[in-house]
Amino acid sequence: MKTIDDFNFKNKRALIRVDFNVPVDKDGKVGDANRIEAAKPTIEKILKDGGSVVLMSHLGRPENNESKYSLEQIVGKVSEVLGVDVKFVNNCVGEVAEKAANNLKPGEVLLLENLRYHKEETEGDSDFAKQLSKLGDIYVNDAFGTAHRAHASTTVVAKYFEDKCFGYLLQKEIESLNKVLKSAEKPVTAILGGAKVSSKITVIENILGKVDHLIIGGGMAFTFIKARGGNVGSSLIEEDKQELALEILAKAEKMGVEIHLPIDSVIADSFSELANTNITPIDNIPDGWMGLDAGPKTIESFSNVIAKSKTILWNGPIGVFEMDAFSKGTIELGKAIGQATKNGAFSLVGGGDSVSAVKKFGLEDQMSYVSTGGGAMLEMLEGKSLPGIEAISGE
Ligand SMILES: Nc1ncnc2c1ncn2[C@@H]1O[C@H](COP(=O)(O)OP(=O)(O)OP(=O)(O)O)[C@@H](O)[C@H]1O
Ligand SMILES: O=C(O)[C@H](O)COP(=O)(O)O
Repeated sequence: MKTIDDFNFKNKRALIRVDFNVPVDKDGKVGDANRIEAAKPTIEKILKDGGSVVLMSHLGRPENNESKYSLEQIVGKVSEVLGVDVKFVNNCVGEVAEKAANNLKPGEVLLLENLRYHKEETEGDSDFAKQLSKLGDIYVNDAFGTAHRAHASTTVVAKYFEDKCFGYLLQKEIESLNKVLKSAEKPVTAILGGAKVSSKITVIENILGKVDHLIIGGGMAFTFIKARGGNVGSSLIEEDKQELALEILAKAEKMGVEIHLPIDSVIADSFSELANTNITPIDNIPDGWMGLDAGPKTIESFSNVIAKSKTILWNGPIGVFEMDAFSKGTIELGKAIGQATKNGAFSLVGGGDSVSAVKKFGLEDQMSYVSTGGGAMLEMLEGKSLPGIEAISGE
């Protein structure tokens, strides 16, 4: 299979699928540029060859083309990271996008508007993918974070290109995660938190065969607690996943996997830094209150499991770490992983917000490997082949 080094991009236009799904605050400021920095080597190689670059990405999960998901907000940050004045076009397909792409000179970079402003992207629509394919001569997929999605820009578009390859980031992630898969030392502990309950709960089921301990925290935990009959107030939960949660608990027990759920929670009476807070048992959250961080007993119990693990996989913050009042659980968990790593464990953390949290709290250097993928990393660790990888490698 051809790698990016087999291509010379001189006078060629590369259409690169990147994952610039980065945290952006309400003022449009990029909270963490890790995913942009991670794509830089690929973009630099193409520009150095004398080519031009069209970048396409999604941001968030827009439903009605909300402006808070516009990629225009990140043009300044992308320009700063690349050291190039990046151009922007307010659509990713059609005449305006084609014109902007055709006008690119060698050394120039164009960022397209959010792919998910067109529902055809997530539907994997062939006509839409064909329209995207008109924007470049060579297709490069460097979006590891989105490689588990069979979308138009990550998968379908590849069939319209003779010349296609992975970027450096995607290649590095595949190699590193394959190494972990082959040589994971036991006990293996996976920590799953965050907020994407419906898209990651099935991952939990599939990862059971690979781990000895599974810590379920953050917003992910409440569906399990409620399914077991607990009161979770207005915490994040997925009503229709409660049965699956019970099945997962039963399956784990059968397989001898120890599941660790939170014991207590820092609760708040609104989703706000200024909310009134309290600490309650995880299954006794009053109506109108929500669990937004791990409580002290939970932190202690999770830290004890981490201390005895030899391989630690982490995706999903265990509290709303963006607000100081609810960041303690994620900080302490990160510190416990850092300590275990110092003591010889291998630690792997991945995900847009997870990596942003680790960086925010200065814990990045304490992890053995930091992946740009959250869901993608988990699916790869499950042993699944990812559609974005298959579309290029044919495997
Ligand atoms: N108890 C909770 N209630 C609500 N939200 C929570 C809770 N705990 C954590 N979160 C939120 O989860 C979000 C991150 O979840 P997510 O699953 O997107 O992780 P990620 O690392 O970005 O992975 P991916 O890259 O797959 O998106 C954070 O914004 C955090 O505030
Ligand atoms: O952050 C991620 O996990 C990727 O960018 C994919 O986003 P998605 O879960 O909205 O498809």
